[in-house]
Amino acid sequence: MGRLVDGIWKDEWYDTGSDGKFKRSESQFRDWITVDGKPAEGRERGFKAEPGRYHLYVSYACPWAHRTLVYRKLKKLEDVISVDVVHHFMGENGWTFVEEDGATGDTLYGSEFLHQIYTRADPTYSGRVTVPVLWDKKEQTIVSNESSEIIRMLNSAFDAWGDASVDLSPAHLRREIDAVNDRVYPAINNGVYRAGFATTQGAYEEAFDELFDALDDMEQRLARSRYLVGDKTTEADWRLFTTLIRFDAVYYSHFKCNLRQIRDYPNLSNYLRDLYQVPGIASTVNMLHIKAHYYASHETVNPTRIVPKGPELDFTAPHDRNRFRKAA
Ligand SMILES: N[C@@H](CCC(=O)N[C@@H](CS)C(=O)NCC(=O)O)C(=O)O
Repeated sequence: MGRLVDGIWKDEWYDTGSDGKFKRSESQFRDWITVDGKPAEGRERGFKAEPGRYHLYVSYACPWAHRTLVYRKLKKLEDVISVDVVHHFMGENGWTFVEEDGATGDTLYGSEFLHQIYTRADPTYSGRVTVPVLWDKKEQTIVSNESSEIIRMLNSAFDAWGDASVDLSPAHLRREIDAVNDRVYPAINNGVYRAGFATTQGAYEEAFDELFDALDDMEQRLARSRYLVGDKTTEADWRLFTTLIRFDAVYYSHFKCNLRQIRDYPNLSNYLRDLYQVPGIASTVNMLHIKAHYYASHETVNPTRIVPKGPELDFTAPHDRNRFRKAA
């Protein structure tokens, strides 16, 4: 675990500061792929959507990278955007391209470490080296390392080649999707990290309380409708999904989010199975990478690096979400 400083790799753990709170850094590559290739508003560099031009570097372990795999699958972009998967262990060199357990290596450049992809884009980059990375093979640079923006690009920019009938953030629902995301991101998606990486009791408890308040809200929301917004899955669902699927196996114990497991919530647990059973989604979930990554990589949280064997989870079991009226 570390970061780049002026293009040089430094091995260091997150600094939580005197308040013990984990603060996620802002992603730095924030360009957009657009249909016409014109830069997005306020940006200088433009990137045109083209089949075969772009590449994703992801980890199966990472909930943010997982969003991009879900979109690539649902939008049928597998032949349009290629993918490499990093190794699940993130140690002193950060993410690596060791080829094991289904990690692909760097098929573009044969790099050893993900930080070499960042310095290939910017030799003087300073900051964290995170997944996902959306890479432009033509300009040999990073378009974006911000998953929330990458998924919005995948939702619409490649519709000439992907499945244009799938729209996961329709304009008429955008405001409500954003409102749900604004609740889910700080309290749940990032909330589990805020609990798990806290270094004071107070910071941990604050994150813990906010997390379970927000899960209670989602549980109630899902008592009224099959999905979080509207009558089809949307971005709001898939952003919650990648945290829920990791919760009982990892966040409950490793990050001490142990008031309840997802399987204790009738609506959330059925909803989670419903989403998991959407065709193609199961292939984006890799529990080996998820468990091995968190328990083995976060030495300050789990110094023995022992990966627990349990729990038994069966996301293929039947769910009751068909009780809501189907979308027309
Ligand atoms: N805001 C980023 C966050 C990505 C992120 O933090 N990824 C984690 C893995 S789950 C990572 O690569 N961390 C490495 C590090 O912080 O050094 C996004 O959503 O794309």
